[in-house]
Amino acid sequence: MNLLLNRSTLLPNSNLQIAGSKSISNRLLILQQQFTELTIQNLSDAEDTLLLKQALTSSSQTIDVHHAGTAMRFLTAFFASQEDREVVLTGSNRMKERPIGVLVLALQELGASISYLENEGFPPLKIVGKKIKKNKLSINSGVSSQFISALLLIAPSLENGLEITLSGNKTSLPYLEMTINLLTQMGISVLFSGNNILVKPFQGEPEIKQFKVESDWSTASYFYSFTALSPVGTTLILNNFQQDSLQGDNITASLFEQLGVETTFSKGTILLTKTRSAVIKELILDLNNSPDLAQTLAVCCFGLQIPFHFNGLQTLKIKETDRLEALETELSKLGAKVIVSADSISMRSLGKPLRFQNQTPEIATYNDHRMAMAFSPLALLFPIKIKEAEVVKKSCPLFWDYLSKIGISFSSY
Ligand SMILES: O=C(O)C1=C[C@@H](OP(=O)(O)O)[C@@H](O)[C@H](O)C1
Ligand SMILES: C=C(OP(=O)(O)O)C(=O)O
Repeated sequence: MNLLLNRSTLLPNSNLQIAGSKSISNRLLILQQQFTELTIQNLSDAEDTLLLKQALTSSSQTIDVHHAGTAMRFLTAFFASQEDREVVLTGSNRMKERPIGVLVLALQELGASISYLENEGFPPLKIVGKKIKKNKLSINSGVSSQFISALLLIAPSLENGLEITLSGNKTSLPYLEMTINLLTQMGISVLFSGNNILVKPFQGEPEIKQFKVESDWSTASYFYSFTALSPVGTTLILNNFQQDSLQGDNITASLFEQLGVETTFSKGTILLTKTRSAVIKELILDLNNSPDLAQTLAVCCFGLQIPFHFNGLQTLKIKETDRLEALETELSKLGAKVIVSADSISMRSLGKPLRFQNQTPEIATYNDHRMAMAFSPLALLFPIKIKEAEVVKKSCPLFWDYLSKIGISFSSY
């Protein structure tokens, strides 16, 4: 499905309820395997979450998680620790290019039985579940925080708990903190200090039996971008967000202040208001803690004609696509001069968005939901075509419905 987004204006008083956080939901689904009495409200409707849920209830010998990276990583640790279970864990062609060796090595250090079926260090994996007794490992924390979260989520079920030593830089740290926070809320003892994490084994009932998942901040970021690209005075309300969030991507609220959007938190809703034109001359950010916001911010800065330099983005190369390369290619189509390195992206020389009034650029999405969602706010400036727009289902299947609700008109072509 390719979509042509017409040049549109946000409807006044738009109000949306975005679904639950994908990251929190995925963690809770794994925890629910240990705490069967746990009920989850406002679970994410992301395809990735659905795939994880299906995998956890499937008795099939082959589990295919398609593009769902978090599911792949969490299930690797989960199945490795399930006695009497043998599975082949596989995914899409892209998944077979996303490294998992660091996690596999750590699990092997604990005595797990995992082997590679195609390329060393990459899915698909053959996993023969075992009772894990060893409890010490060290792991490189610079490749993906998902590896560490995967280990932490099984740690309370291991008879001797787990002692993890992190080596190297820490990437995507708020996701690790989210995992630890959820474990702690369940009543599990976790000590995180410096480079060491200690999780005690846990049996019995969780301290929380009902969990309501807050809505997804990474998805909210696209609506911040819509607001930032609208005239001063535009407002948009998003429901089920708190100031105090488990999601590191709640930094969206303060980052967008620099782009002219103020956030008012009130009783579980956020009011986004475009209060002024962005005043900054250049946006310079280290996004190591919130890599999923890079595309939103890059495209929004392009729309606002603000040069930017974002670093700390080495993980973007191994996500759904090489996101640095994809941004470079697609922003260049719009006339921007973009420079990428192994861990950064900058735009110094600007294309002129308005020159597209007489032509319609077509954005390729590379099987990456965030490419489709990040470029869509440009429809406030000029018509834009989004190829394979169904990719949004990976994290936000209702994204296009949300856009209709806020006044963006589009048709398929
Ligand atoms: O744990 C999680 O839920 C996630 C961690 C991050 O990945 P990395 O740690 O690989 O950067 C993030 O990009 C991803 O969308 C979700
Ligand atoms: C990177 C992402 O997801 P995953 O790694 O779980 O595929 C994402 O949602 O942006």
